Amino acid sequence: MEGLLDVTLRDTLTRLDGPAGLDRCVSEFIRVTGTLLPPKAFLRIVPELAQGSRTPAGVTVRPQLLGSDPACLAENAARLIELGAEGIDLNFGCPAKVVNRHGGGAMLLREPERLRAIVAAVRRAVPADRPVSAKMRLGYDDDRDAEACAQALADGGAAEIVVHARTRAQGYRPPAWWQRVAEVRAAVAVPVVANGEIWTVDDARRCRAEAGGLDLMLGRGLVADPCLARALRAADAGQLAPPLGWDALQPQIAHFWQCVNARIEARHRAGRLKQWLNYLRRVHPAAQSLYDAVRTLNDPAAVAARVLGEAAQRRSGSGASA
Ligand SMILES: Cc1cc2nc3c(=O)[nH]c(=O)nc-3n(C[C@H](O)[C@H](O)[C@H](O)COP(=O)(O)O)c2cc1C
Repeated sequence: MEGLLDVTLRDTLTRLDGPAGLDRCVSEFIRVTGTLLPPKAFLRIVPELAQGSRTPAGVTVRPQLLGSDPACLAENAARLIELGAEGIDLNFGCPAKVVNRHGGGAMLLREPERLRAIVAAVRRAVPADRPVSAKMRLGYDDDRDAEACAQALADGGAAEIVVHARTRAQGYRPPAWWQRVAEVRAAVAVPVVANGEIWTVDDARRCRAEAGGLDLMLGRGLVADPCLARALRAADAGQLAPPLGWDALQPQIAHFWQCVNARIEARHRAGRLKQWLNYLRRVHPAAQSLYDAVRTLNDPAAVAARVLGEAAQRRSGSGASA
């Protein structure tokens, strides 16, 4: 997720359960506009390419390309494969104005024929044993052509289609229209993964019932509740995963802060932590006080003192558990 779930948070979130928790991550989009990107541009966004395309905990990371020119996307996909990508994901869901103005992301849902051409070109450029997958929304202004878009992606050679169950016009506003995913699923022969508004085990249960399939992609829900995948796995096995309290999350937060310090420019570090805490406080009331404590801080050293202080306090058992 561009600007949110990057290498630092991928590393942190996948550390909880490794491949037993999450099957795969998709990178934030890599925008391609008319040039063949140098290896360092790919490695900056997906450093995992240099480590067998896996996070340190062993979860596969598939790079995602965004663009509108079939030949250029194909050329960049081929380079990603040379760099070690295990597959290629294509973004047809981004709602950002700057992206859509240049004909990329969700804008392409207005042109199913181009969707087909893009996937086909990328499919041809990538060895047969490396999957090409696609992510779409239900449409641009409305969801009339959702099935036609999915069919175009499947005809082009997509091995799997993730459907974010909203149109571009619906942005990120609840609800997500999971039952439309079932209709899209019925229109294609390839696996379809449901995505959108899965924040809890109960959401996942309802999504699966409405979307008519088991496979789910988690977005903001996993950022807010790093334990969500574990809880889903447990529920699938008929068990109840004990919720991970705020104290137990402290090593993850400390690890995230360490990754942020290693990879992110000093002036953006505090913002990255605040951004994650802003999600965590939806699920963990105790995250609110740490969020409040760092909200006005921008100096990484001052933030570090609060984060590490919180972890130490929790370790010594003097903080209230959430
Ligand atoms: C900040 C942000 C950045 C995102 N970046 C991407 C992206 O780079 N590629 C992508 O396919 N989807 C991206 N998305 C969409 C999410 O992957 C997901 O489809 C959407 O948030 C709905 O799922 P959720 O309700 O589980 O979050 C982004 C969403 C957000 C909120």
